[in-house]
Amino acid sequence: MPLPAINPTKTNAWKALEAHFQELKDKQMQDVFSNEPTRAGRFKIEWKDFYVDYSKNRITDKTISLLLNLAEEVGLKEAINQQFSGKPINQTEGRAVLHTALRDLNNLKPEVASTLQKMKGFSEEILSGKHKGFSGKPITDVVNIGIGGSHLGPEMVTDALQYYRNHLNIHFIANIDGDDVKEILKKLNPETTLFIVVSKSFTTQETIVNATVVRDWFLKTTVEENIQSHFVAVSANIQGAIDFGISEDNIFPMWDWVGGRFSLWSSVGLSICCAVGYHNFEAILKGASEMDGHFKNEEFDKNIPIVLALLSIWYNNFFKVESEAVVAYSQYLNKLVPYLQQAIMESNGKNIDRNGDKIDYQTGTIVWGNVGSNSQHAYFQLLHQGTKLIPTDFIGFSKPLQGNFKNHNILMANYLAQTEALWEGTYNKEVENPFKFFEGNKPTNSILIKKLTPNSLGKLIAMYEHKLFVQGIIWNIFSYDQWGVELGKTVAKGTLSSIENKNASEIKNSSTQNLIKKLLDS
Ligand SMILES: O=P(O)(O)OC[C@H]1O[C@H](O)[C@H](O)[C@@H](O)[C@@H]1O
Repeated sequence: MPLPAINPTKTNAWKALEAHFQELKDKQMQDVFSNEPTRAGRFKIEWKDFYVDYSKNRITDKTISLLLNLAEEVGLKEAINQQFSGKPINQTEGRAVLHTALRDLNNLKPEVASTLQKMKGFSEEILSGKHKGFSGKPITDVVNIGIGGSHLGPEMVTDALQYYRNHLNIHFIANIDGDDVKEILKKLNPETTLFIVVSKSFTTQETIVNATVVRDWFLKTTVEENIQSHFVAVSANIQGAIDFGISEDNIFPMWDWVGGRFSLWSSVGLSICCAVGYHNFEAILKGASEMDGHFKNEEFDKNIPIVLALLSIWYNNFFKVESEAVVAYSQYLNKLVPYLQQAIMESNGKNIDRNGDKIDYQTGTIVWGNVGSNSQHAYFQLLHQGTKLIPTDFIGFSKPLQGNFKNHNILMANYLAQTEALWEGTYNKEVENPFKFFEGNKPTNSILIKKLTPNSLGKLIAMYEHKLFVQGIIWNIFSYDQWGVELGKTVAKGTLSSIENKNASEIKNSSTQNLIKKLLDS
């Protein structure tokens, strides 16, 4: 059975939301906290080590109940069931979407279980020093060569879990920018470096070229046979990896039912296993799996990813906001936003609905942000006094990892103060001049987590995965394909040929042609 394909704007709930929006759109809502003593208690979800306060939003009980009606009317429950049961809901590619099966630890598919065992065994040998480089020395550095989903997840997680890291140095080669490749190679000793070539398709130009450059660099010091102790691959295209010269034993499989941007839970997480040890990798999986259970089984109104998705729909489609910010008050999470940008924008940046028709409402939020408190000293001016409405997720942790409460108290004081300042503004206060006026009424969600652990990180990532899925279902789009990245790749074949042949006239477009001339001239 295909996914339900209902135009959300034709539902009764949507029409009711439009009317309801007229009541709220110009309303200053600061008074709600004094008028509704139970508000903060009503608009919050407490689940395990997560506390999500969404009371500082431009909503009433009616808003939430209409949004919940919308979720019902578009068939969200059915869609969730279809996803978890492995139906081919990635219809445009004819694939199931089962990244959740990679972390269903009590019920693993045999191929997933055996791959996890292989990752465990391999990472333990690297960490213990049993696996030696060609000159007999243990591995000191691990380099993940991959891009997009084969890069962003592992890099974000290894950074986020810096506190749990071991002695290995982890590096990432993603960009085709040769200067970057060179800078990374400068830091490495071929005798003690392990390269993990990560590509689901094993055809991605950047990854294959970079892996070839790295292999050539490696072979300047040693002979071909030694590739086997220094190069492993992660791919769904086993033959492609073998053709590259990696032996079958050194290939960690993944499957077509794992989308690239949802693949850190698969053998794409091998660099994570090396960085923090397999036991911590399993803890990430377990945390994500707990979030899966919450998402699948909890009532919609107490379901964190669903409520966050509905709030986002409210702002996107009724207030017509264009972007959302995510600000984590933890330096460890400094790579979270780039990771979320791929997950969310590659999934939901679509303008054709599930019936194949052009869409005439907004989809696909633009996600941006950085860590707090740094962000306060950069772009928060625009959040407070700019002309745009930017709903923001504030992520914070109750406990610091290194025991520095003096700093942590200040960090969290800022985390709390900002959502309050954004909401309250200078409402009902005397302001001496117009430049010091703050309109307030700015929506935020506060996601307060006990502590940054592998488990809570797994939950947090899975929370955003499910949120984007819910939004895709409501928007009636296919979230799990990414045809939009293909055109640029095709056009680049032409521009590369023109550059290599030093012949700008191969290109039709005169702007591009002139640019190529200029490039070739200099
Ligand atoms: O893992 P790979 O097959 O090399 O793909 C790497 C990336 O490239 C593609 O262009 C897609 O846009 C991404 O979703 C994917 O993660």
